[in-house]
Amino acid sequence: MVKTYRHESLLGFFKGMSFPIASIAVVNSVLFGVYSNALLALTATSHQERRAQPPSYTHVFIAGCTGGFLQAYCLAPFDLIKVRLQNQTEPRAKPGSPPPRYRGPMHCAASIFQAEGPRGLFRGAWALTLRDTPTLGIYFVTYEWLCRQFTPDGQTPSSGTVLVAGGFAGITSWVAATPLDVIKSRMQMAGLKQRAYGGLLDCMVSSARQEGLGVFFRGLTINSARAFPVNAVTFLSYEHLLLSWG
Ligand SMILES: CN(C)C(=N)NCCC[C@H](N)C(=O)O
Repeated sequence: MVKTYRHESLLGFFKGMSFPIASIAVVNSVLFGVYSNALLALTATSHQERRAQPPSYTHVFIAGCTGGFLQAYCLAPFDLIKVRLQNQTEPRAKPGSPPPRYRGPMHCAASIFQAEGPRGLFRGAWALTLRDTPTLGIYFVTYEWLCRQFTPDGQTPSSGTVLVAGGFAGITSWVAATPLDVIKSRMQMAGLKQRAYGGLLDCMVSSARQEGLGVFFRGLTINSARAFPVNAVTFLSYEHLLLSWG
């Protein structure tokens, strides 16, 4: 934090923010929409009926994995641009200093498209899919399990329970996702700041060889600290929207 502040001022902390904000509504709609509909198809019960007849954890896991798989493809281009912009750590422009490689998210998207075509925008998408498919299954199972522990049978969980269960679901899923998150980000930067890799496995093996197994847990603390409030609010909004519109 101190280094980022010294090097890039407060603005450094907000780098690459516009694209995640623009994309979060779309990505979360796909995730929660696919999850709800997959659960509906698997259990043939509506959200309200599910309080009296809770779905099995296997069904929750399969529905979560399906949502995770599909959201990964919507997220891939936005996530690539975010990672590229966040890794551009040149200090604030001084007169005479070379211009940054990317001038903003649209310029970043256009440069990748020009250099590599549409496929370039999906660089790292395979690692992102591997990260999100199982971890979103874990996410929804943790949420359901915690809600059921603290809610009497047949009742709707309180807002407090939803906040705590959502927060811990976020932390649990990020703990499981961090190793592949590290690899995904390296694949997205491959050939720029990172060396080019022969593939996902090569990236994993050479990262572990050069930096030790600890490399797979880089960013775990900050990911978890972020995950609690973000996912507490996400689940509270989801439950409230389903109650008022469902
Ligand atoms: C890759 N993982 C662990 C997840 N996508 N987990 C679910 C949380 C999603 C939420 N938008 C967030 O960014 O925390």
